[in-house]
Amino acid sequence: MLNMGGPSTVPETHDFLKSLFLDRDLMQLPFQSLLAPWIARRRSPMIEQQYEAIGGGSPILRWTEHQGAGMAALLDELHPTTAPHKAYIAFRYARPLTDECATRMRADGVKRAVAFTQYPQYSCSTTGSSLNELYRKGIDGTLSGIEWSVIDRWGTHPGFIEAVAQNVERALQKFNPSVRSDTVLLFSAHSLPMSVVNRGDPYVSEVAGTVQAVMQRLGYSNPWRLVWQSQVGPRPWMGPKTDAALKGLAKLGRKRVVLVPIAFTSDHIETLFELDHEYCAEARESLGMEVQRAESLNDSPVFIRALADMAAQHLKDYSAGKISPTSVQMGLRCPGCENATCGKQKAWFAKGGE
Ligand SMILES: C=CC1=C(C)c2cc3[nH]c(cc4nc(cc5[nH]c(cc1n2)c(C)c5CCC(=O)O)C(CCC(=O)O)=C4C)c(C)c3C=C
Ligand SMILES: [Fe+2]
Ligand SMILES: [Fe+2]
Repeated sequence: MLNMGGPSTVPETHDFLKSLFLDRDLMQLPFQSLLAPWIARRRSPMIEQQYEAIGGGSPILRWTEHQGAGMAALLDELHPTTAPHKAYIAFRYARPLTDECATRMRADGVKRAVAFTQYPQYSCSTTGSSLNELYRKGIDGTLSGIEWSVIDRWGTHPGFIEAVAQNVERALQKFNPSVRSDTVLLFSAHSLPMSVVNRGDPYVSEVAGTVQAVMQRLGYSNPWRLVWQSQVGPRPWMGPKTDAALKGLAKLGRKRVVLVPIAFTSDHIETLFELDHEYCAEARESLGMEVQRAESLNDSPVFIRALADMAAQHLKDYSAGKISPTSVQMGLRCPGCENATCGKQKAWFAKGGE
């Protein structure tokens, strides 16, 4: 299970930020090996406060362990020919990192594995970065001797869409029935620098695909928009910004909103701090809005079942020789991609990791 991870405790925040700013698949900085530790040191106090405010750390490890254990148990029933199944976690910037994951897989003598991204929509900055790291560990011998295949994106999987739609419906239930259908659904995703969008990164259009699928499942019951949050630094990012959209809607007299996190499968500072502590609080207190946030997927049994269904279908099709180790779409690099590792990584996984 590939994801970025987060600091489980506040003191781990600095190392998390340092790994993130050092990741050249995520961002390219001048003199990165010097600048990244400097930015991490400067940024740590503010981000530490945010993790403090959400209960002393990121819950992503706890939720991913829960989701993984649930998925593996279901998978033994759904696809017994490849049982027993076990979920391993490889985070990109926090423990357990890929090295630790490799140690556990080696100790268990794993010979066959599925690199299952936990980002629903593909971005070179997220899933791409995790796959590049796995590729590096594959070729340097840390993770050798394993036959790999990849589940690289699943932003319109019906089970995932159903799980999100149910959480939206639960949030809508909190509004008075007389105003419910006028309530605006504001789908909010982590933004992407325009330089990444413009090199052809598929994330923005895949997030839009998820939103369309959720709206279709809801029968287009409410007006909606897709907005973008968590921009960092001075360069242009994909918009409109979530907080600006809330202010704009308030000005237009649309004061009832459900905020729906759509690009991450568990809670993190961006839902618990940015959406709840900052935007919802300001919208309620300063803008006079009635705002609810749809729950993150966290322990949703519908979502855990969806993960198991995706993995079972993948293993079934792979065993039957119907699919290759990687999807057709994963084979295409961004038209503007200048990262040579992306090309090598795709070729390596396309041959099952050899
Ligand atoms: C799936 C969504 C995400 C995309 C796409 C993404 C791209 C991206 N992010 C940065 C810079 C930062 N992101 C940071 C934190 C962070 N990012 C995501 C998700 C995506 N990022 C999440 C869920 C989190 C928070 C983790 C948590 O536990 O809460 C940070 C660190 C926080 C901060 O300093 O503000 C940075 C920096 C870039 C540059 C980028 C695309 C190129
Ligand atoms: Fe990010
Ligand atoms: Fe790329």
